Amino acid sequence: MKIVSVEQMRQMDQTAISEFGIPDQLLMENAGLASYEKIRDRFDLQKDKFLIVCGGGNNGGDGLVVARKLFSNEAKVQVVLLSNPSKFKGSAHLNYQIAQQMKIPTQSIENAQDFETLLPAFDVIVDAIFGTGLDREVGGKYRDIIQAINRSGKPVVSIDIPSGINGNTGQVMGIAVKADMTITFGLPKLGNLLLPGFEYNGQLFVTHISFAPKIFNNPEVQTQTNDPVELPERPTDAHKGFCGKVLFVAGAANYLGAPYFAAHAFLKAGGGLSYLATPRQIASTIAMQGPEIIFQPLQATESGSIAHENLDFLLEFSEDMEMVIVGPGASLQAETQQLIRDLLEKSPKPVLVDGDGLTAVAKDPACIKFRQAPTILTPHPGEMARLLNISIGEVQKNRVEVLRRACKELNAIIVLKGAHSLIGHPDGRVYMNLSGNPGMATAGSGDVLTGTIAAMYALLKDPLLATRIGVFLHGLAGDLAAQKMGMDGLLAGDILQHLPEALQHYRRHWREMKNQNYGKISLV
Ligand SMILES: NC(=O)C1=CN([C@@H]2O[C@H](COP(=O)(O)OP(=O)(O)OC[C@H]3O[C@@H](n4cnc5c(N)ncnc54)[C@H](OP(=O)(O)O)[C@@H]3O)[C@@H](O)[C@H]2O)[C@@H](O)CC1
Ligand SMILES: Nc1ncnc2c1ncn2[C@@H]1O[C@H](COP(=O)(O)OP(=O)(O)O)[C@@H](O)[C@H]1O
Ligand SMILES: [K+]
Repeated sequence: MKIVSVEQMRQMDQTAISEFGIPDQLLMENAGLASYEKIRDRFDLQKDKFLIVCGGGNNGGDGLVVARKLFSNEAKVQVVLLSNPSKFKGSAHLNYQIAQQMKIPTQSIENAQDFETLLPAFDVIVDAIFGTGLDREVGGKYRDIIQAINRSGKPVVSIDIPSGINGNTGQVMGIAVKADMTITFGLPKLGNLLLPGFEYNGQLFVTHISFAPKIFNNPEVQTQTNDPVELPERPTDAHKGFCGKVLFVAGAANYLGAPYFAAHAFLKAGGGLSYLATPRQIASTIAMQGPEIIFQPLQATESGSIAHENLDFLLEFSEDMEMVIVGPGASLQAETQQLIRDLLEKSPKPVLVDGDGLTAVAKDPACIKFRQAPTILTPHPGEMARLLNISIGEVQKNRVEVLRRACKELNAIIVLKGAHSLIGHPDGRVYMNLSGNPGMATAGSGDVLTGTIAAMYALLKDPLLATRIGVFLHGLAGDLAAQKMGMDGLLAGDILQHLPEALQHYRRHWREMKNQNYGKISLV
């Protein structure tokens, strides 16, 4: 499913109006009707009392439609207006006039105390304060009222987006309504799906408000959910060479976990031959954990990291490989960092760079910018900040645009990791992954991801698709593991062990997971 910015949503609205002649009023009516239907399905219209909290824009207008539908079905409703009704324009104004003529109980609220006095008499709150028009921090009485809503403990239905969440970034603009259910219109906004905004929705529903598919499938919208696709079968006569040969250049004296997790995850995700080039001194120790891995012992520096003199050997050895994965646990030793840069610059093979490899790239990004073969980078927000020389706060505040910029500047497919990981391509496409859980924030989890992406590359031979499906499967393995053992104390090894089950589950259920947006967005 496509995911839109606030500006793109407005553009779509305009297209619906100008190209298809759907009047503005009809869009608002559709929005209100879909919201009403979800409310009717969830609550008891005979018993529950509904408080509709309206701001002065079109989000408030949608709230007035919901109020009218409830009122006309003889539910007990009260509208509260947080801004002067003279502010309503267009369809919102029309719906205000109708509400007045129908004598729907309506009250203007001047301060938060009056609001708090009203609250106890109601069972359900409908939040139509701000939608996509929120353009500044929430303060004054709005802040106090949102706080009162959140403290009330009553079920809250948010219209379009929880009030206080920025529609483009998912950031909380000072304070935001914590909803139990959100009905969003047209398509999900970035702010509905990016964290922390996503958490504020409660259950998220989308209604296309009668947009033509041409509008909501618009190819110019380049951000979308990371939907699973069908994987090719393993042929009956498959041999291990067929399932891919990749080389991991990873590990140092003190970093034995990262190379193991990465190289082993490749095998657990269905890869054929996993070669691990690692300092001689640690190879046998890692081999005890993962005897299926094939070792290429390397010369080491004094501190036990990979020495620069291995460069020619690595280039030669990788000639026969489908992909070279560089960096997990390779250390920040200066000589090793230079080896990584030289290897990346000179290797004509597809490469995946993670961990300490990303630090090497950050120091001199020219080593990847002009590569002809595909480059995949898998930074967490800290590593992304280092790659672009900005702060982590700047990365997290605007993950989608930061990722787009990085992909273009670095000429790479990039996974910006973290909850709802993003996968970006230099052509501007961005995919948002919906699998995974916070239990996966654990050491080594990212190394398991690199091996999984490499395995998908061996299977799919398409770097973007492999990265997307690798990220999805890694999250799915984490979810399957968490279903069994909970999220606390989930280890990278548990994610690794669940990769085969994740693949089996994926092959059986990819279509449902796609159609149901991994259970995170329901279409109404
Ligand atoms: N397909 C669609 O897109 C459709 C969209 N529709 C609906 O339209 C909504 C967008 O409507 P919108 O543009 O009128 O803006 P909206 O969210 O009501 O907010 C503007 C109001 O908030 C105020 N305000 C803002 N920030 C503030 C702050 N911090 N503190 C205080 N006040 C603040 C601002 O005040 P002002 O800046 O004028 O002082 C103004 O009064 C969208 O979310 C969806 O629900 C549907 O009807 C059908 C089709
Ligand atoms: N809250 C979360 N929800 C979903 N996935 C997460 C969350 N936190 C971390 N992850 C995933 O776990 C992995 C952690 O990788 P990384 O930060 O590189 O850890 P490490 O370096 O310890 O291996 C990434 O794939 C990331 O997307
Ligand atoms: K809202």
